Amino acid sequence: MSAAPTEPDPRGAAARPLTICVFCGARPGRRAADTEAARHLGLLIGRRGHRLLYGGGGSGLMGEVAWSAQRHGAPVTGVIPTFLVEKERGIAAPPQQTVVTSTLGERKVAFLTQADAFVALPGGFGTLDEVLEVISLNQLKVLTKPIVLVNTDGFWDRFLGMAQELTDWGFTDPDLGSLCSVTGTTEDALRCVERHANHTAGLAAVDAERL
Ligand SMILES: C/C(=C\CNc1ncnc2c1ncn2[C@@H]1O[C@H](COP(=O)(O)O)[C@@H](O)[C@H]1O)CO
Repeated sequence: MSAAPTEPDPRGAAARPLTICVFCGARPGRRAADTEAARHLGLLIGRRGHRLLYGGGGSGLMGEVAWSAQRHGAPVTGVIPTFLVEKERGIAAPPQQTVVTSTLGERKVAFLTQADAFVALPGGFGTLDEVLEVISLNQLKVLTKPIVLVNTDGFWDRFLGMAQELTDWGFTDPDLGSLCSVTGTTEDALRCVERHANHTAGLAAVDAERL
């Protein structure tokens, strides 16, 4: 993830609007801090002039991020497979550009190709799957895009412990930090992706033929 630096924006913001793909629970979870983080992430995406790319639904933390981003002025693009449209019926999602895909695989390809960066909040297996997809593709260099885990209430600590175990067992290199970043707050997560975008202008990439 190292690249020639470009002139940083004096406000610390990205020099251009970014498409930020957010992964998080389709359920709300039990902790108020997660809902807060989801709303605040949406607010920052909107206020800082970025676009939200996400799973297209109105449920859970996903819905919180999307409603908040939309209310704070972000263009919102939801990518949702046909079979989940049925599940989401009756759960209001914010006004958005909706892309309906035939399969989950097609949805992932849309996320991977359209996003400039990924931010993950707490979630379930779907969230873990999406996070691992990005990390493992970054490892293979099929993808060179930043992913930031927002460690609300230490949610990702056990995941990071598992990553350390993989290294200890000799199955991964010890530098998870080059594949993924971890922050304590949504502000730091946004700063992290914006800094990365400024320093790697035009270099974030995906080898779409290898997905
Ligand atoms: C929970 C309900 C419907 C599920 N609807 C979904 N709509 C859109 N996208 C979804 C849905 N469920 C999962 N996803 C994707 O996976 C991630 C969240 O999964 P998790 O297991 O909750 O972590 C999310 O980022 C989506 O991309 C209403 O009954």
